[in-house]
Amino acid sequence: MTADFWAGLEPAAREALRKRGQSCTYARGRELLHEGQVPDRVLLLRSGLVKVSRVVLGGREVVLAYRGPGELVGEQSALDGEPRSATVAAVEAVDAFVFTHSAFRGFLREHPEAALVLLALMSQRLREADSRRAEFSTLSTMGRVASRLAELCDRFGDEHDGRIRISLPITQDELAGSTGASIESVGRALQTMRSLKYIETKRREIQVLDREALDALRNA
Ligand SMILES: Nc1ncnc2c1ncn2[C@@H]1O[C@@H]2COP(=O)(O)O[C@H]2[C@H]1O
Repeated sequence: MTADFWAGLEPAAREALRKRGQSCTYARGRELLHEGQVPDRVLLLRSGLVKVSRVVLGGREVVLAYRGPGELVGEQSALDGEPRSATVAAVEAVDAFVFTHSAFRGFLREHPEAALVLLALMSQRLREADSRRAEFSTLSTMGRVASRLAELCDRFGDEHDGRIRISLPITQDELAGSTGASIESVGRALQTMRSLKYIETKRREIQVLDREALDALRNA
């Protein structure tokens, strides 16, 4: 699901926000924000895609989300003043508006309707986190992998000749990191899905051949 802050703003609010920011570009692979760092800015993505992740005990990367055009990153620290909750890195070249905390907070004070948009997005994220927590305690690894692939299809899928190509260069490690399962068990789940002809995989590419089968697995 996208959390498009920009789309939720009225034209006047967009203009007011744009005036407070500076344009910035980030090459693919570059970190925009780093977990634990003392925060100083908020970014509104204009184009490109970023990966939001955390490093957990044992050094493993857990992917929390992907964010794209119209979405904010760094807003949590601007709201609560705490260090960065996650690392945000460019999966592809990114164009963004960058705001200081005081500029962003000043904007929210002057545009309460924008603050409501942000609250709605934070509420949506809480719902997603709750769903994932429930999923982690009820679904098998196969169900969780199917659920994540179905989400990726909905957000990044390009449909062609009855198959859906997920246009996101995701590795098996990253997929495992977003399901809370080990790389080995995610590898086994993918192998089973391949042999059932639900999916086809290449290096950093997944194609879904049977989208309905994924839904059946996630609801099993
Ligand atoms: N679960 C999540 N889903 C989407 N974005 C997130 C999630 N957790 C953290 N982020 C983003 O990653 C940013 C890291 O810096 P902040 O904590 O300032 O703000 C955070 C959010 O913008």
